Amino acid sequence: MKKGYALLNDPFLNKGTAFTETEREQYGLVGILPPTVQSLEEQASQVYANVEKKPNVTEKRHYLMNIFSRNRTLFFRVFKEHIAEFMPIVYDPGIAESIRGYSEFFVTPQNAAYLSIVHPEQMETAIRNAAEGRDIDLIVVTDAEAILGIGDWGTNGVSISVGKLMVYTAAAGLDPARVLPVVLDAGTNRESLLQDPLYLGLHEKRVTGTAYDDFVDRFVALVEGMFPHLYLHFEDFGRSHAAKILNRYVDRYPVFNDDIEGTGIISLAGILGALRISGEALKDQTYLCFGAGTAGCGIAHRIYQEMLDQGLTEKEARQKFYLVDRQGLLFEDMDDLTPEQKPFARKRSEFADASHLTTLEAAVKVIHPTILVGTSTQSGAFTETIVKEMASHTKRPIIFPLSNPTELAEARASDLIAWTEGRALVATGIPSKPVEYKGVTYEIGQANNALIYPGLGLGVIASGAKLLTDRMISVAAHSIGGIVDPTKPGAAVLPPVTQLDRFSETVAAAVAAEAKKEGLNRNEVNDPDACIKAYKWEPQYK
Ligand SMILES: NC(=O)c1ccc[n+]([C@@H]2O[C@H](COP(=O)([O-])OP(=O)(O)OC[C@H]3O[C@@H](n4cnc5c(N)ncnc54)[C@H](O)[C@@H]3O)[C@@H](O)[C@H]2O)c1
Ligand SMILES: O=C(O)C[C@H](O)C(=O)O
Ligand SMILES: [Mn+2]
Repeated sequence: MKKGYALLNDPFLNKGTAFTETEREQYGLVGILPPTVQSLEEQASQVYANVEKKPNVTEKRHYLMNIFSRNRTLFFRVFKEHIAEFMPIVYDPGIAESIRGYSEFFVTPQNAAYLSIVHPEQMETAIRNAAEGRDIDLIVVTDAEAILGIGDWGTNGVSISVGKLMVYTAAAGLDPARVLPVVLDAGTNRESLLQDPLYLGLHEKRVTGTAYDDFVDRFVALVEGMFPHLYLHFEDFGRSHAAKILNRYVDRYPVFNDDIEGTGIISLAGILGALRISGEALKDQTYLCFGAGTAGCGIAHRIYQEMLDQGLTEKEARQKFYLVDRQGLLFEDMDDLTPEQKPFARKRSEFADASHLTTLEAAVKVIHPTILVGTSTQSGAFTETIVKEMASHTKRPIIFPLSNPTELAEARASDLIAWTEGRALVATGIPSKPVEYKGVTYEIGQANNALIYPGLGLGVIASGAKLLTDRMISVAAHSIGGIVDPTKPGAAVLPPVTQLDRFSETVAAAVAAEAKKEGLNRNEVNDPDACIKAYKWEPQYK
């Protein structure tokens, strides 16, 4: 048992001023804390009041991360209570700025593991040091090549691993002492970091090819060996690695790629919610993906699977999809398509003049999409002209500008509602305020994978699922339907973040039940709800 300053400096055990007089005597704390003993409730309301006084997101985040680094229980007590208010501060979009300034403002490593491609022999030691004897159920790992839409940030990207894990705990009650944030430092191609003497990562260009694959392989084999029930979450890998890595391990271990699968699930859930409002069927939709990278293709794949589940043949389903990327509409004769784009690429012969379909605007004019999803990192790409053109061919256009952070979104919710006179069914990647338009209040759902990965992870971990299967992913997407009342004018297509805590349990129970159905559970799942509730960690002092 730790004592004295070692105890105060352990964020998983520290209670600060809440150590009782008996505990202070027992653990060598007499005289090294101010004399008044506070309750967790008193500490939490003090923290909240202080956050409210801070003038901007940067200072709020800085203050909260300080609490996080000192005392996890207190941090999560406050975060959980104010989840909708704090998400944009500690997570996206607030996290983007702190990733850019990570090296410059570095104070503490926040219990993360930093793994370097030039020292593979240190990998095991690094993980052991970071875990400090704790059993780990969940790792979020990034190589930071494609952080949100802001690109390659090398070691600075460790904050996304820390941030995603914070949401797991606040939303789904994953025990913060049983998680480990990891960054794989394989170099960076961002010239400004390479030139920056303050940059704390490897000052080398990214390593690729076999050396990179071996580095990832070594990492996965190592952590799977060290933590036998581990659920491994991959975050913000680059377009050329994300799907490849997922495919390499998906049939062997319970692994998850958030940008592909998490975004796929939440977008499907949003589209199902939108169709519940419009009363239309998925099989009648025409889907246009703008920005066919990791997330864009992940979403298209999920919607495609749903169409198959609803009875369309592969050929029928494929006919519903169009992908637009940098080249314009993607055609099968292009030699630079990714493996994920290929199944959805079209034939030029389908169009009278395919050669001019090189922009989103030209594609929308010819294709008449009913669903438009943006994962392009192109700020403002859904222009008034494009949106009005789309809306002139469909009653309830479904439009999801999903790029993060705020400044990269393809459109603002308020513009989409106004340009379509309230007809658009909108969800955004970042939180959006409700939109007032002609006497109706339009609630805007947040199609961010943070609304789904915590519940999904809780379901996998609590059931001890050996794998994360396509069916488990599908039930997760379906489980959050029915929370929103589609008959209410201006209803959102997704449930609000204020209820994240509650619907994460719903998602988790559905996933655990499916794991059992497939015979993949290693823990008992007799009653899925009870199994989930029993697993959850609550922010209380022990
Ligand atoms: N809301 C969410 O939950 C969520 C989840 C994942 C990703 N995202 C966002 O989606 C965006 C993309 O992320 P990603 O991981 O898929 O990145 P990515 O690099 O894999 O994909 C981006 C794609 O956009 C394409 N693109 C770039 N410029 C373009 C242009 N001018 N016209 C058309 N296409 C263009 C790229 O070629 C690439 O294929 C980011 O902003 C990210 O924040 C949101
Ligand atoms: O992190 C987010 O906000 C969502 C997503 O994973 C992203 O990469 O943008
Ligand atoms: Mn991401």
